[in-house]
Amino acid sequence: MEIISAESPFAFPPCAATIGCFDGVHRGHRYLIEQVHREAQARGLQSTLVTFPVHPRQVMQSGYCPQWLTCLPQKKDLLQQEDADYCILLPFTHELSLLSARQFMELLHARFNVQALVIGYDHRFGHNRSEGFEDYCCYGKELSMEVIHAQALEEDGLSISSSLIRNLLKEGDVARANRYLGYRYYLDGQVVSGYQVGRKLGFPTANLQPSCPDKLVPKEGVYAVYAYVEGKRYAGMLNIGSRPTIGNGTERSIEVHLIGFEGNLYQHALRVEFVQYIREEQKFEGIEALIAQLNRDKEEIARFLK
Ligand SMILES: Cc1cc2nc3c(=O)[nH]c(=O)nc-3n(C[C@H](O)[C@H](O)[C@H](O)COP(=O)(O)O)c2cc1C
Ligand SMILES: Nc1ncnc2c1ncn2[C@@H]1O[C@H](COP(=O)(O)OP(=O)(O)O)[C@@H](O)[C@H]1O
Repeated sequence: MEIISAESPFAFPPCAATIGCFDGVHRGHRYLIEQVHREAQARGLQSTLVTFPVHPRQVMQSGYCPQWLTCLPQKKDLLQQEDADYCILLPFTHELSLLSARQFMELLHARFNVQALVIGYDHRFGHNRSEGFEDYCCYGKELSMEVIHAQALEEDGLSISSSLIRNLLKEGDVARANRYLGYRYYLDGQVVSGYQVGRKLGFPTANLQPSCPDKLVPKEGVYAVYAYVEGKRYAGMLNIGSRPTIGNGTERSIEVHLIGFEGNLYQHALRVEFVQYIREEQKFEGIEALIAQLNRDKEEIARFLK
């Protein structure tokens, strides 16, 4: 797949396209992308995804505090693995937000050579998102653009969606979120120094500073994770919380003990992939009780990790 900025002078070949934010690039998105690719091939067209580098809500609502499943570099990485020919990055501007659905379809037709538009099962676009699929079909006829309704991917009686996955992560249910994502939810970042208490507990922890501040951090608590350092994978025990037993304030930290690792990780790039929620963070009577619990956690966590 080729990722192209909408401002590029590239002459787009005739295509079948879909529009979306694709936050998380979950299995529902991938199912939609497959449909676009199939419809494109059936018509001798290229397949194209039109997405916004900055989420429309961030442009429309000032002060909006996002909690994304993917930031742009991660979204690009995930989209790149899909079977589509082009991904167009279209900056969502105030002017764009004022276009009616018809005007937006005209723009897709004129600028990106969209001959067939595949509409996600619940997708709405255009000023105030006030129109629906029937309206898009009417405008399509006027513009000689075929409009195709895509099927939703359902599981457990629910349509897989970014907001469903966000809610699961906020509840700590990373295992179910992973099932809907089709990969393990992850955080990327750098290892920064902490209070240097971990090593005294026998569990040194790498404190992760996420590289994408707008990315959703799952519910506070203890998790079984995989941690990646310089391409090598380690089983990890991770805590998100304020470490009440040590009493170093209320600031939230994300810290992981890499089982079987010895050495220095400061300033290293680190990825953690969430596998299973284990328990809530607790305030223990003292350090000995915390260490005893960490040893029990290690045993339990090992059951979830190969
Ligand atoms: C798997 C895991 C579980 C933890 N659970 C708790 C907990 O329940 N309560 C708590 O106060 N601290 C908990 N901690 C945090 C330790 O107190 C923490 O590792 C210690 O404060 C070291 O911090 P430092 O890296 O800044 O030195 C946990 C840490 C890990 C790695
Ligand atoms: N198995 C390990 N897991 C995580 N970090 C480790 C491990 N072994 C050594 N380290 C190193 O020790 C540091 C953590 O020690 P710790 O006493 O918790 O200090 P800090 O409070 O600065 O995180 C990590 O940042 C890393 O450089």
